[in-house]
Amino acid sequence: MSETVVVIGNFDGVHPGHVEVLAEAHARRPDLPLVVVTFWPHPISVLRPALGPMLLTGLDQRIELLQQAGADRVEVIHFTPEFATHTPAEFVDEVLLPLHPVLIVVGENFRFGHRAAGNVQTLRELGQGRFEVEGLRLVRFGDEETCSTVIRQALAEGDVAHAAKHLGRPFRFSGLVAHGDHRGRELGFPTANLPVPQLLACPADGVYAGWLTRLDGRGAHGEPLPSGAEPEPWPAAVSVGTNPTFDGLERRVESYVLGRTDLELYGAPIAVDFVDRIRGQVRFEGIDSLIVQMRDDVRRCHEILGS
Ligand SMILES: Cc1cc2nc3c(=O)[nH]c(=O)nc-3n(C[C@H](O)[C@H](O)[C@H](O)COP(=O)(O)O)c2cc1C
Ligand SMILES: Nc1ncnc2c1ncn2[C@@H]1O[C@H](COP(=O)(O)OP(=O)(O)O)[C@@H](O)[C@H]1O
Repeated sequence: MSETVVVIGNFDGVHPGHVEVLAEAHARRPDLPLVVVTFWPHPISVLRPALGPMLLTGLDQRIELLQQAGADRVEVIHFTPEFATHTPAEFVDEVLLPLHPVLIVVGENFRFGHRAAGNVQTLRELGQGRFEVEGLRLVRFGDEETCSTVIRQALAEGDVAHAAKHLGRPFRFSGLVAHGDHRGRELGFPTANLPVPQLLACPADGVYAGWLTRLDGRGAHGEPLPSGAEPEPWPAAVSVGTNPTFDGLERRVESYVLGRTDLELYGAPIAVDFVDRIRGQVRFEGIDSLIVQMRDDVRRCHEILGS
């Protein structure tokens, strides 16, 4: 088997710090295939389920983003309580050496092995005579180090603009459009509804400006796009919450594409990119006041999105 350059991490969100690790590995050894070692499910959600983080990306999205960032191969380690008992030396012998790494690049805060006993120095020692190790300084945005936790916190506060700064792109929430209560159309604002899976991060309840993109290569009415055509993002007003005005129970991401009532999106895979927060959810006394507020939300979305 041929030699490789390897990077290791959870890479949740594939933020600029993660991208930097892949870029450095490729820059150091452009001649070698770049292999990403990543873990699924998230180790904390396996070891301490109560503390398990809300993930910024599902596994498919993580792999796709890693490939876009230059990965030639993504090795997904199925993380179990048994796997967690590997000592640092066992991890090196059983997981890393079979990949034939000549260089391993990680962030300087990298920890590995049973009870996170190993760090960059441990890896370097275990690699002596076998592979080189480089620990990179963490990427910063302003006075804050970029890490998945900071981005999760920003989303939990509804501060999607701050999350986007650390992510280097708007936070993206995707899924298949589901049926709702079929009320949107009557209100004059049909919304494409996405369910919120339990383990995926989602911005706090509220109303946001964003962009909706169809991911199935089809247009407004489900017609195939001409081959090679890029899907067009549509400007949208996005409501995250349970529809308190109607005593709803289920939390959803609902997007109204501005100025359109003709879209046919049921069952389609879509992505919602969150740009900025407009306000929190309100329990209105009646439908008329909700509609007045939604008209104003739409006006603000046009302003924010420049659409
Ligand atoms: C821009 C926008 C703002 C919204 N704001 C609120 C709100 O403040 N309170 C609320 O109860 N529902 C709000 N909603 C959600 C509507 O109640 C929901 O879209 C409507 O009931 C239609 O639901 P349906 O898609 O299940 O038919 C908002 C929806 C949009 C698109
Ligand atoms: N501007 C639009 N934005 C979002 N969805 C739209 C739009 N125009 C039409 N639709 C379609 O209408 C459906 C939403 O209608 P709505 O009455 O809100 O029903 P539901 O409660 O099932 O979401 C969407 O799933 C989509 O297929």
